[in-house]
Amino acid sequence: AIFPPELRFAALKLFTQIFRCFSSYVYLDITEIDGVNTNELYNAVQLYLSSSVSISGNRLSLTRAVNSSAITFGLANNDCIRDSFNGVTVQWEHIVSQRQAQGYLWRPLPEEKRGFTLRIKKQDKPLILDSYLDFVMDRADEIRRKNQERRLFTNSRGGSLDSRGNPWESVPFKHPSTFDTLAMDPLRKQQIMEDLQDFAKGQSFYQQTGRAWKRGYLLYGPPGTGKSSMIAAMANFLGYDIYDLELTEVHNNSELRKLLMKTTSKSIIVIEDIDCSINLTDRKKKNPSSGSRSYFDLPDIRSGGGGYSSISGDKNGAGSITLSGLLNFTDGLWSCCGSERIFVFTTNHIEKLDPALLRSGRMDMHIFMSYCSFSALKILLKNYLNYSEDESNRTVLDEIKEVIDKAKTTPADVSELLIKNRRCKNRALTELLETLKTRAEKNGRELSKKEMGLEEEEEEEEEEEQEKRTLDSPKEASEFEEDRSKETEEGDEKDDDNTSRE
Ligand SMILES: Nc1ncnc2c1ncn2[C@@H]1O[C@H](COP(=O)(O)OP(=O)(O)OP(=O)(O)O)[C@@H](O)[C@H]1O
Ligand SMILES: [Mg+2]
Repeated sequence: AIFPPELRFAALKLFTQIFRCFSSYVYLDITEIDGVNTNELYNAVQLYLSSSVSISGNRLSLTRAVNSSAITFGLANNDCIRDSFNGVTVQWEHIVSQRQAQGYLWRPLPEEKRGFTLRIKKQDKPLILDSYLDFVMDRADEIRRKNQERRLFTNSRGGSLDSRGNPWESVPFKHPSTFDTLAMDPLRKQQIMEDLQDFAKGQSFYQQTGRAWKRGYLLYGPPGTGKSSMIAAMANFLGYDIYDLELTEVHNNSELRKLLMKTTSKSIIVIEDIDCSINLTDRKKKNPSSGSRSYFDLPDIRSGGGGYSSISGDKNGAGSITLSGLLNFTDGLWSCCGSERIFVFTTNHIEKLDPALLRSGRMDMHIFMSYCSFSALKILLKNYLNYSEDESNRTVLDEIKEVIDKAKTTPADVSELLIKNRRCKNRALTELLETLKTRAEKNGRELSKKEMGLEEEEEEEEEEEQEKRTLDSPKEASEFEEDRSKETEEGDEKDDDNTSRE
């Protein structure tokens, strides 16, 4: 006999209900669409099952989302899978059925009705309801972040909004830097990683202490010591998005606040070269002949009044970001609209920063990125040359160890040299030693000159530049050119910047 599908469906339903009444199990249904709302739990369960359960079902469906970097497994229709949690075994079943004819709805529902049924023993019900489902949600969140490509946001459009009113535009974030590739003191690195981990896990701690769930890092040190690489490593380590805030594109404090409000949680908000950014914005208002160039010399910036409004009636409205606006951004009430955020500022000149920015509690951790040390060099050698310590050229290595601190060479310079010679380990090492020796000697000479009060700096500098051009690879040389042209564009202000960098 042929039953109409509705009848068959109803009979099946009745049957399962009777069956369930007599069993010692409890069944929890999680349907995909509940009323008209999408059920978040359904998606979470799907994701969760996709990764963590030992794949024991005999039929699985595979998916790979657009932009995702991983394939995920899923339960095929009407299939079961087992999972265990704290010693309790549960069973998930994915149920797909045709939806019965629907009346008019303002939003049409999909034809298939999908849902998960969780079968648990009656005595396990409290455990499951209390913690297992939360656990599933958390895991799903984690997986979602891992699979999804992370993004790098920037506000480079000078304050204009896109079609959806978002001031940030984004590209996929693909920087390969990780804490493994980062050359720095291993102990310090460990500290930073632990700090980040504690932060990411610290929701309840922050709640309990009444602090906003955010953390600030200040990275400082000479150019080419890995500050930007560190930020990328942080993002890769935690799986956070990055918001690269271009302060020079922000016109005033309220715009800054709007930008902040449009950032999501689990993100790193970066302001690079903080000493320069504010500087540039305020440039137009300054008397070019005045020797002082630091932004906090402007009286209006430090006025406690909150520093609202454009200070000067600048025609294009530029130049009205103030220090207090920035501090409100990181610290004020607005900074906690959203949670789990990390602020990172970088600078080449920590001594130029306003003490207000440095006081404790504002930037939780000051990280000095220094010149390449011996322990950092070992990391670079391992990564670039696949070098292991027990190889033959101990003596060269020992000599390098002697001079490396005096040579004051950045990891960027060292890695350029290693790349150039990566076909031949021995040549790389000897050349590295030569370079380090010359630099160490030069630094030594300069030091003694300074001590004797001799000042022949100009000549010295020219020599240095010459040397740099010949030493460095073509790529760096061209970057250097670029720098020069930028400087001329930006006027005389950056000039002494440059000399102090040398
Ligand atoms: N500590 C490091 N470990 C590994 N690589 C490094 C390190 N420092 C620099 N490098 C290499 O040098 C390049 C430049 O480094 P990076 O951009 O991170 O320097 P920075 O400190 O941000 O410089 P700036 O102050 O000019 O912005 C990177 O591409 C990286 O390959
Ligand atoms: Mg940088």
